[in-house]
Amino acid sequence: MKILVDENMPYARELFSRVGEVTAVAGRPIPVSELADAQALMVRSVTKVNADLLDGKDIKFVGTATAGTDHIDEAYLERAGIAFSAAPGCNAIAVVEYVFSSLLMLAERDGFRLTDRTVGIVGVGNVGSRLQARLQAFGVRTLLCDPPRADRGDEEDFQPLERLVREADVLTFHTPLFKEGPYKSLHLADERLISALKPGAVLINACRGPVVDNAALLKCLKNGQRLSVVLDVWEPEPELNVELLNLVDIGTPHIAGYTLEGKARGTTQVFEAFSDFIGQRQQVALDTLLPAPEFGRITFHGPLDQATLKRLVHLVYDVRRDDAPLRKVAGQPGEFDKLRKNYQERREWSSLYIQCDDESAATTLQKLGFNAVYHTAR
Ligand SMILES: NC(=O)C1=CN([C@@H]2O[C@H](COP(=O)(O)OP(=O)(O)OC[C@H]3O[C@@H](n4cnc5c(N)ncnc54)[C@H](O)[C@@H]3O)[C@@H](O)[C@H]2O)C=CC1
Ligand SMILES: O=C(O)C(=O)[C@H](O)COP(=O)(O)O
Repeated sequence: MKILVDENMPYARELFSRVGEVTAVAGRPIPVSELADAQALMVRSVTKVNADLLDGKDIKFVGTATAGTDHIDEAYLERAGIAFSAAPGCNAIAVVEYVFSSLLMLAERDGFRLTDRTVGIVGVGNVGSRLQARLQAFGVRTLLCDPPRADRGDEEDFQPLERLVREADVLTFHTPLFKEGPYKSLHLADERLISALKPGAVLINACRGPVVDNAALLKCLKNGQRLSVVLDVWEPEPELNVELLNLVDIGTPHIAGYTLEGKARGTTQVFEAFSDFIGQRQQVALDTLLPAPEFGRITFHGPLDQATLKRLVHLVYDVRRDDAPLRKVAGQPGEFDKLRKNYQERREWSSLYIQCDDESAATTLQKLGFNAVYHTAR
């Protein structure tokens, strides 16, 4: 069986070759000639999977190593009898750590305490709920908005978006991209919403570019609105608006989810689903795949505060390492995708073992996702 895999899926060759013959291909655009004799296709978010791509082909299974599925025409796959699996939640921790890295950087630069701020989270799924838990662990107030979950009767204190816009100092978007329907999220942040944000607010988009109307955002920023902006995703990609990039505080090439753990989870989740589909069920333990982190063990003395948390977080991942390279190459054809393809290894906070001599610091760091222990040198 021939299995086509996107060349940007770490561990894909290793895993899928256990059950078939693997060919790794570029995802944007996918070489259509390779599809002719393939039975399975594993993609990333850059490949549009629809009737144009698959009609008349022999593909029986499509997997995407991503949380978002807006690049997949799922209705078509169902009509065509093609099995499908995504990787929900695979990179949620990575996105949360991206948001924390950004907030801690802005807080230090602008001299505010996160615990004096309210963070509004729009979309409280795999990313949003983990973000809320970690913010809460650090004592930051959150407001949550998730109409689909509210309508399902989920027990959380969900608020209307208008209340978040009125009260939040930080508004961060973590919804899927829905172009239509009752929960349409296309341009959810439109000119009206953006211009109603509190003066000096922080706007973060790490879900899909078109959830924030980029033209409206540019207009508001050019009009001098006092707003800090963090954009990992753009409208459109990969041809982002360089004028907008020049006005945002942090701009990155759609890499919020790009920890090694997040990408590896994406691959293993679709591999497990595929092996199930072909009746050869296999499970993969992530830690058998991942290498040891570059640095893995430190000691931490005394209590935890925002400044020390920022230093710890940025020891593992500082978002500025992804902002500067994008500014250098933005506007040059192909460079956005090159930054994503040649992404420097990034690990999750859990890869750092921290020995603390303060019990409360250890407890908070554990809740934040670090591998922290309390240890007294008696
Ligand atoms: N920048 C990056 O690298 C990454 C981006 N993403 C994007 O972030 C999105 C969210 O990721 P997850 O939390 O893993 O997805 P998820 O599906 O677990 O959660 C999405 C949540 O948004 C809610 N929602 C849907 N429509 C909404 C609306 N109109 N208003 C408010 N809430 C709404 C849903 O009810 C759900 O609880 C993904 O769909 C994907 O597009 C995900 C991972 C990495
Ligand atoms: O999982 C998602 O959804 C994402 O946005 C991914 O992080 C996108 O990464 P690629 O699939 O484009 O490599």
